[in-house]
Amino acid sequence: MMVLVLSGFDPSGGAGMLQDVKILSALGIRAHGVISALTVQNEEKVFSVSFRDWEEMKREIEVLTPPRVIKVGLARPEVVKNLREMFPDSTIVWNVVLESSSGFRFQDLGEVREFTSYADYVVLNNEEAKRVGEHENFIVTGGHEKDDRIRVRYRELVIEISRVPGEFHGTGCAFSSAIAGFLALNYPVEEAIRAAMELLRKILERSSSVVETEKLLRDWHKYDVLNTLDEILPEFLEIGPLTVPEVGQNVSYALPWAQSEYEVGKFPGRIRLKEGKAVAVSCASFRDRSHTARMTITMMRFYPYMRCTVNVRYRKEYVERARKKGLKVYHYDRSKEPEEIREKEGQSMVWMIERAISELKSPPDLIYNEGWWGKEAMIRVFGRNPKEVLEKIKLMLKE
Ligand SMILES: Cc1ncc(COP(=O)(O)OP(=O)(O)O)c(N)n1
Ligand SMILES: Cc1nc(C(=O)O)sc1CCOP(=O)(O)O
Repeated sequence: MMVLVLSGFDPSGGAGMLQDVKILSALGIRAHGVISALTVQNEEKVFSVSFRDWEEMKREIEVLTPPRVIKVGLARPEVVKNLREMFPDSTIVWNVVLESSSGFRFQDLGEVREFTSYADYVVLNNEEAKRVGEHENFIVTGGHEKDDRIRVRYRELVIEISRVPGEFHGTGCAFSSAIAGFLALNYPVEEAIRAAMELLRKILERSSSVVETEKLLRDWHKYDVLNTLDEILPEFLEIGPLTVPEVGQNVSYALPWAQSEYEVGKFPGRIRLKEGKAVAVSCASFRDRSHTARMTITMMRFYPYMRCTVNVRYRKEYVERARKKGLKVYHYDRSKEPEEIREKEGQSMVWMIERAISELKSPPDLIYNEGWWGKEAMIRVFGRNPKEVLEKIKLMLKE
């Protein structure tokens, strides 16, 4: 699936081509991109614009696959007419950008008015629509009104959704690319508008002053973490009778940017032994705090790629085999734990990891301790991901 995009280059990534590509990627659509203008701007202000020459752009377009859907952003208005002559049957969505949200004047009103009929859909805000003069192919957004509803209208259709508070650089650009994307997915235009509004809401809920589509894209990792844990669970259950300790076992696998226990996937309720069989109380989830999650985010403070921790019951022979097979083992002496650490809930795990790293000067494969005042002896195994940790555990189990 592809959409041809002709839009300006906004080095801040909030609008223009960089934003168009992110939006279309969020829909799994490849963008063929031809830059139509270069700008000097940042998230707050536009300083200058220089439009590219059509003949140059045409040479780039001619060698590409003819597009079914075209999105036009910041470009000389006659570009829309030129595209119509090149692709009479393509659907053209034109995001008119008269002025930037910071007030920089991009395009001449009269020129825009002359070329709107060459596009199938023209996306612009209320103020722009009034100045250009209404046309039946206009998709008019609610502009920068202060009320708490966003209103989009197209012919007789009016769709209203609650507004995400704030002004976001790149909203119009992102919205029009989303419409183009849904049209490429064969949505009728009314449904494409509705879906684009919902997608923008989801993105703006994750954004601050710029449309941060990258935050929506990175959320794919949440699916990947939970899917990875659920997929590998049967292998941990299979060896569970040899590895699950009294307190239960957990497999914690963190998101790449995790700094909180709630950004670490785990099995709430843990893996437990029931009549000699290992069972998981629940599916993988980000909810709940967790010892293994806390160990993981502590380890990631020093080695961000070490995203997985599993606790295993202590057996002397497990530790000996680990050492013999070349794993890096750290013995945690709980008796050396300072009183103030012992007294603070959840701090032991942190202190233990910090000690291990400061002594080993590299990530440990295992940290273990024998039993201590009501604390079960324990082995913790660390790695990049659950598969790697499972392999280390299997090394310990094997004679
Ligand atoms: C290259 C480029 N294209 C479009 C814009 C307009 O962005 P913005 O000013 O944030 O307006 P909306 O996209 O929110 O309508 C730009 N600044 N640069
Ligand atoms: C209770 C407990 N202590 C551990 C230690 O390593 O000392 S591991 C553990 C059980 C697993 O913990 P969770 O489900 O909270 O991650």
